[in-house]
Amino acid sequence: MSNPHKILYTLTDEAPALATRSFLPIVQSFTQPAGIEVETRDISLAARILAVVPEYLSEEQKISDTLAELGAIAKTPEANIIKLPNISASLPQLKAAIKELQEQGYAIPDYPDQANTDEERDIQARYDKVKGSAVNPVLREGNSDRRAPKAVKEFARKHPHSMGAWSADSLSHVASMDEGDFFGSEKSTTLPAATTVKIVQKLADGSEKVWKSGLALQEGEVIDASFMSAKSLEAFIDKEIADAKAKGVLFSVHMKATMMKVSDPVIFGFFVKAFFKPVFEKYEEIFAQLGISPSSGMTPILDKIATLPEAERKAIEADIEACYANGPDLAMVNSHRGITNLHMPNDVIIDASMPAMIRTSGRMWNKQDETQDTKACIPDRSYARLYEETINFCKENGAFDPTTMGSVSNVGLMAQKAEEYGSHDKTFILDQAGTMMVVDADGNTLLSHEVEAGDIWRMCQVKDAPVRDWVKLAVNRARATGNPAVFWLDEERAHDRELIKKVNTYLKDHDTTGLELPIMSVTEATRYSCQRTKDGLDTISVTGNVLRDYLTDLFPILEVGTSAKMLSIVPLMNGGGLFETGAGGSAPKHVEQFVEENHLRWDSLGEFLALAASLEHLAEVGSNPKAKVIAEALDVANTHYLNNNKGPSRKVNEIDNRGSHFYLAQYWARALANQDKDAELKAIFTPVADKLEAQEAQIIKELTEVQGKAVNIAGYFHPTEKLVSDAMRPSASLNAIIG
Ligand SMILES: NC(=O)C1=CN([C@@H]2O[C@H](COP(=O)(O)OP(=O)(O)OC[C@H]3O[C@@H](n4cnc5c(N)ncnc54)[C@H](OP(=O)(O)O)[C@@H]3O)[C@@H](O)[C@H]2O)C=CC1
Ligand SMILES: O=C(O)CCC(=O)C(=O)O
Ligand SMILES: [Mg+2]
Repeated sequence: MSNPHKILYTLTDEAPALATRSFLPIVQSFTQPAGIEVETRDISLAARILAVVPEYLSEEQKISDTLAELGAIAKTPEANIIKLPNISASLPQLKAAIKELQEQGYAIPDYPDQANTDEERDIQARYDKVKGSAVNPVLREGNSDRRAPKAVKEFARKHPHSMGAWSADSLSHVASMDEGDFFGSEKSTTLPAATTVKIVQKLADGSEKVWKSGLALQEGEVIDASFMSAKSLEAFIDKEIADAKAKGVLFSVHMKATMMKVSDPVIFGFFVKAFFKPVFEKYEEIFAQLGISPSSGMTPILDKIATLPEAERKAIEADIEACYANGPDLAMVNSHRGITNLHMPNDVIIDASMPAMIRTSGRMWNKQDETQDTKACIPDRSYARLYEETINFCKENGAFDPTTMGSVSNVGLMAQKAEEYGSHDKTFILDQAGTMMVVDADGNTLLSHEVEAGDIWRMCQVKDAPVRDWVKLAVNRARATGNPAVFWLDEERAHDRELIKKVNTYLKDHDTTGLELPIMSVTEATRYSCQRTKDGLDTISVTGNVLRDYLTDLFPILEVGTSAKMLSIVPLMNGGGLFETGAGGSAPKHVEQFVEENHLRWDSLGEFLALAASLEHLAEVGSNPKAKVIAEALDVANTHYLNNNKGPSRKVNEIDNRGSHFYLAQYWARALANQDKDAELKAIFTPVADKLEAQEAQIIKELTEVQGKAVNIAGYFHPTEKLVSDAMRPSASLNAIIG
């Protein structure tokens, strides 16, 4: 791709993908007069699955690996990519998507639970590449700048979302381990020169097991290794289960099993196994025969049990019921359907689940469909303290007030698979005790740990160039806003100590006079940011990759009700731009509602903001003045959209996502008609604006009268294009104007 007037627009999954079918035709028609090409790239879970098993497909079914192509483009200066949220599939989701494709006539293989042959191992490895967070790390060739735009903040002040009250006697709390976690075992070093390392384990018999070799590292790269002790984790979970029962609070666990696709499903599995311990002990043999693993949660376990003869099935189910009766009450994901916190690892994703809990007075839902104080287990101390301290702050100060609170924006170290989020290929579930070592090309041991069977060991990396770029971005944001930019780095953590050295060095490359750039631990930084936010002041958080993820849901959800309204820019390190749409996910609940009642409550504001930023970037890089005018008009339209409160309603028979796109188009056209910088655009868009205004009542009628009944799109992961497109564009009047 060398056309600087091209935008690559990703097609993803679930609610955002539905919304795209309605919004993209508007985008294409509004940008075309500026010579901008908007091309789509399908990176949906279904497309990514099909791309890895081409030999099972007919010629017509074959598709290319668009994600790899986009990843390569992200490294070029011309890159201008709009990235919508996509499914980061847990194993049960991956299997469900494979099943759906098979039912649609794609003769692809099942995911092999137990890979015994070379062929099965090959298929498993290919599918595993699609599993978990497989898209974002490929495209994120830059660090991230996420913030709530001023208009969004003002909207929230005028139309505050609900906030549950907090009281000092709330029993809700975060529980994490005292020892034996990643935090406790972390070791880190900065490489003085480039080298190639291997990861080996010295075993009791003196032999060496090679876990990975040939890993090339750069000069200045920070590497760290740590492990989670299986014994310590088990002891921790048992203690917390008993404590939740004694205190009468709901028991919950919050992990990132999607993003941390190797470690976190296993940790989640420890919880499932501990809660249902008698069942796993009693039926060990049957479960082994059924290929049951606790890591995918109770839903797939129950599905497998359902295949047993009735008497056997009933006996197991009764024992499961006994575990529920004897244990503490579990936090529910869906109390109507009996779905608990332990059913699916992708149902409780920490970055979204903890803010939702904090916003709901620190409570989660119990089986009576009421909210109740909750114990939130977050085993590793590294990041649990963010939530612990926020909860402490709310207990002391009451809930935040969206009408007066300030804002916490984020500059996140993310480029080139930074830190934990790039560790999957270096995370190992150890089958034997021994000494895990990272050994360089000269045979020097850089990092080592004594481990036991069952422990989870991992190595993380962060390269020097991304760290430099991150420090620069932080200084730029501090300068642009005048706000303090806090580096969330903890002297107590080995990795952070290495980063602190780098930060202190690279800050000297910049003029920092008059800027406030403190370095604080997670607890201190949380307290400092909460206090300033409460006082109505704005603060920049400058964080590593995990805290970037967590903070850009936490504060947006408290401040503006959702992270969907965030501006989320990734200035790519080679000069291109990646524009993410909001900071949150793909809202599976919204698809359920859409299919049941043809109402899509997804708010595309994040996409509108991303598009404006993308057009501005394009205007600058491609010296395209028309694009600049179109971008400025979109900014105006976005402000009108917020001021006039035209976001989708949550309720059927009211304006939904499609109606919100109509209003955006109307305001965008009017802004182009009103401007005087470009006469040609004015001439083109004046009649468009006139028609969109004149036909408003008719269009809204056409968009709402289809609602209230089920809609068939023939697939969840891979719906039929024509059906989705028709369902998302039901207004003939609007289509005629846009067309
Ligand atoms: N960038 C990416 O690609 C990301 C992808 N994901 C993926 O998304 C999926 C779901 O993740 P989950 O953690 O459950 O979080 P989601 O953000 O998808 O859902 C949480 C809730 O947030 C609200 N919400 C989110 N976005 C919008 C929006 N645009 N408009 C209105 N409401 C919105 C909805 O709540 P309500 O309707 O109650 O208001 C929604 O149910 C997973 O597969 C995950 O891997 C997650 C994060 C980022
Ligand atoms: O890639 C993912 O799975 C989630 C990404 C995410 O949550 C984020 O970037 O905030
Ligand atoms: Mg996130």
